[in-house]
Amino acid sequence: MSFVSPRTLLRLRGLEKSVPHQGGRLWLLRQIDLDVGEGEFLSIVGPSGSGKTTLLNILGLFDSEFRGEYEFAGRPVGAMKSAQRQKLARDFIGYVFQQYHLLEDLTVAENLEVPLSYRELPRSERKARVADMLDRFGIVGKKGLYPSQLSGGQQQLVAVARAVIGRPAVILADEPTGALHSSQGEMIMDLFAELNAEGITVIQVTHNEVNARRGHRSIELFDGWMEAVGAA
Ligand SMILES: Nc1ncnc2c1ncn2[C@@H]1O[C@H](COP(=O)(O)OP(=O)(O)OP(=O)(O)O)[C@@H](O)[C@H]1O
Repeated sequence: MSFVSPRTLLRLRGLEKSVPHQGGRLWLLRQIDLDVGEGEFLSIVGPSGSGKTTLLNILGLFDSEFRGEYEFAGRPVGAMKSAQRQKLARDFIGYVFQQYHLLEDLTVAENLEVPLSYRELPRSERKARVADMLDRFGIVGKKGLYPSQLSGGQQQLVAVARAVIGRPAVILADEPTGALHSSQGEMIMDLFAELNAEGITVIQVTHNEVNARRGHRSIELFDGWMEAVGAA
């Protein structure tokens, strides 16, 4: 399905990333030009070690050590101070990892509340949003359980709920179904499609061709170069 967005949410121009290596530089990303539209669902594919996670970490504002231009909603990221970047990430980005990354000593409900603790929301509003998420994701019965008491699929559901509870503009997901059985993976992909249909921009890294095709478009990385762009 092709996609035309009225507005660019993420814009990269000549983005490059290198790290010191054996007295020289090792290039992880080379001259990446990319526009991601508001409401788009983009898949990033490519072989192991091609730079997918490196790119996602830059897009997610975790990594600011790059050259070139990155604009997030029209704001140049390179010029920002670390606190500004963190605030932008907290306000606009939800991140989903392959290995869930839930806090093991917090219950499901407490994990969901973590992103809201950064907001100035009344306690009643926080509780209401957690209750909504538990309901929407069908995990009300799990709210008092700890992550270790859940299946992988259930943990990833909680991780996606945690990523969207702050109502982010964009979800970044790094191999979100990599650790799941196929039916659980499909459920997570259905959820991304549903959230995308509601207007959330989704960017996923995936090795799975079927999952990649759930996006509007795929970009492919090889040794840090963006070699192909195509409709999914
Ligand atoms: N800080 C670093 N120092 C040195 N090399 C690094 C660093 N970070 C990443 N790399 C290397 O950069 C390359 C790209 O890594 P990256 O994790 O982005 O790949 P990937 O495409 O996500 O791979 P995979 O599909 O296996 O997760 C790899 O060869 C990795 O070893």
